[in-house]
Amino acid sequence: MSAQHPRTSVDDSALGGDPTQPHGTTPAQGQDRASAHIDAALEHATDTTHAVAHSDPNNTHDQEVAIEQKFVDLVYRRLDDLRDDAQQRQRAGYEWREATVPGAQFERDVFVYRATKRIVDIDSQHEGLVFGRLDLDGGRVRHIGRLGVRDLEYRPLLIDWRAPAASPFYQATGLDRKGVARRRVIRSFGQTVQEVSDDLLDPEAEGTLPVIGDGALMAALTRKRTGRMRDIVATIQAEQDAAIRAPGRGATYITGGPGTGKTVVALHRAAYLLYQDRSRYEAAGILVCGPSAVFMRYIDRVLPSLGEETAALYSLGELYEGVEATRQDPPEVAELKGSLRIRPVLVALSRLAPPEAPKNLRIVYHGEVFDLDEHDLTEARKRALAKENRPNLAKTEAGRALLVSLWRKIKPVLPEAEPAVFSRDVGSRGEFLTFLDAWWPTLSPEMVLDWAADARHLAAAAGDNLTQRQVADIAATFQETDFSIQDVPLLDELRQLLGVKPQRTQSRDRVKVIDGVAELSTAQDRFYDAGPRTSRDAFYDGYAHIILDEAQDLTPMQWRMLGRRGKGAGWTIVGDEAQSSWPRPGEARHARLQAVHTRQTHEFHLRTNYRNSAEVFDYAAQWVSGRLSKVDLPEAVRSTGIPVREHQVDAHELLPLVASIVQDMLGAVEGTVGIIAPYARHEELKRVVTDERVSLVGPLESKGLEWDAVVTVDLEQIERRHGPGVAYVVLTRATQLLDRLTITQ
Ligand SMILES: Nc1ncnc2c1ncn2[C@@H]1O[C@H](COP(=O)(O)OP(=O)(O)OP(=O)(O)O)[C@@H](O)[C@H]1O
Repeated sequence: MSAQHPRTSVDDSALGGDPTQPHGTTPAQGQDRASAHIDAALEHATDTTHAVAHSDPNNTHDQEVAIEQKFVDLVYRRLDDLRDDAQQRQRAGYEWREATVPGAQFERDVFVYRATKRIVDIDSQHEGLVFGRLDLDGGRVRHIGRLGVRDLEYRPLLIDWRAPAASPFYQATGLDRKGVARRRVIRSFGQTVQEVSDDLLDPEAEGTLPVIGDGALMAALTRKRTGRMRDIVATIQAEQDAAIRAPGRGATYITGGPGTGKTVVALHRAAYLLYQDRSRYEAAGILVCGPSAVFMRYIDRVLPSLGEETAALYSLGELYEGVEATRQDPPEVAELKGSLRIRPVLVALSRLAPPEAPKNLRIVYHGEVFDLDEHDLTEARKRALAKENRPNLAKTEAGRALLVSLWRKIKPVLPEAEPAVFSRDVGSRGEFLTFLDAWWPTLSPEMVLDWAADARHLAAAAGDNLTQRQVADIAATFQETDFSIQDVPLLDELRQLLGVKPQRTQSRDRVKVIDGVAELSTAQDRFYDAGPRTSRDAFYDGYAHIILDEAQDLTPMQWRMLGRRGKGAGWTIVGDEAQSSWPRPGEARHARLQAVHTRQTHEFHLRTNYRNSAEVFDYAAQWVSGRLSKVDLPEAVRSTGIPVREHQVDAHELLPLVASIVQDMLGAVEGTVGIIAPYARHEELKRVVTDERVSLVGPLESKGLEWDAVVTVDLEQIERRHGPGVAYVVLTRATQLLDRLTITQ
């Protein structure tokens, strides 16, 4: 059947034509015509045996669900045909055996790649495919979904949520209806419609259109949390939609207090940009960067659930290939490593002689012995670096500088010696080359930071830039066996300073043999094996767009690291100053402006807190208002009637109390429970984590995350150690229940 209609019908255009289906004008005919859209589509479906029940203003919820179910069934049948079609094309591609020369192989691969992508798109969007419906003035109906789907006649059956025609679904309000009489959210499980929820925007349509349900947004917000962020495609709010659809070029700033949807909006924006200019954003890439590995795991299903697999997701601790840092340095060291003050220290470190470099060069020439001592070698090193300041690119200069130093000693003793002959003779000697290798080895950023674990070596580089105490504190952190999150920008900076060649592996193409036919690249592998987080390596620096979450915490050194990856990129920068853990915003602002090379800016401010109950957020708001000025306090839209509980506890009774609160919480909420405590208490509190719904995190890792119920332990200590911004983060993680434990001794 599908072979008869090979035209593509999973719609990836921005939908230029009129996507609506007219269905009459008079109120009495209105219901028939609402269904006519479905009937018309059914006529074009491969199976037209289902009759469509007519909508009536007096219809019950179940009758309306049945109407939507018919439409949903129709779309899935159409999708099945399209999938069969794509599968046939994929098979045909693989069987194209005459493709033995590279050009034909490439063509075949593109063919297979496209067919495979179509299948992946269809499969990934199967769940809850149709989620919205608009009844427009004049009786036209539009259905909105995760994909665009066209019928056999190439008419739109389902509109992709990112297409301009879907925009009124998100933007229409009672005051500015944009031609929408009723907005309906359709909630499904698998392919089965479970409920509909209506929003009547045109009061005059009340007599003609049934209005069912209690508001999809509230239902979405009260759903249990699972530890993985979900997409919000069915309930995006107007102010969020505006930010999602902002132009991709320039810098888009999205601000707003806790729980206003900044993260989820940023992720939908990535999906929107990919839809809107797929060739540009897929070719050059989109980077999504967040504060921690825990956070990246929390959000990493959102883009695939929206059908987008190609964005690269990295936490700040992973932006150096081969390193996956999760450890935080103590705040005082983190501040030093994050500040631009560390940069001259890194420059000096990159130029110091390696600790194990030989300190003396001895050469016998024409029977005479000539020595270069430590001072001579230091001078030679300086001269070499004056010519080429990246040591790994300066080895030739280094050899030359040594020969010059030797010549200066030889010339007075052997006046008849010829410089050209001397250079040729000595410069090619094995002993000289062996010395050069030991004195001027190829350096890696990792080696340089390892050497800095020796406070004397670090002090030699630090000069007046750091105090003795600061040198000791920093050197101590380099003695750890792994790198910290704060070390990653230092490694990256050293990569530039040393002249380490960037590795530019864009994707992991492998040659695979399928049925005896070698492929140039493997579409199957790209889509099924390579996860979104591995599609581009950590050094890749040609992104077309960078989305940065929790930007208020970025240190100047981290801004420099990101700036290197997005020289020509558009930016989406998401954050809330009040939640900051970085103590010097002025310096970070300057570094941001240097990193984000654009004058074009778009600004969006989100005002509604969708996460916390009003009780939890009011408590947090009151706490922070006494401590920080100019806090951006959003309005929490949901109330539980359950106030925050405060407990005072002796240190030795902490464990049993936390255990009993967690047990209560597990009974009270369906979803997750979080314990947020200072790192020093983790060893003890680990014993409470016996259920997979419970997790224990430090204050910094809690950034961006949420749980249905949260226990905060020793907020006072968190505030002292990390500042009020981080303590405010901790207080705003709970969707329903919050217990605060203060330790009395
Ligand atoms: N329009 C929406 N529909 C349904 N849920 C939403 C909507 N907007 C936000 N949410 C939910 O609200 C919660 C908070 O969203 P998100 O984490 O993106 O906020 P945030 O502004 O980044 O928070 P924070 O700055 O505190 O980390 C999430 O559970 C998110 O799914």
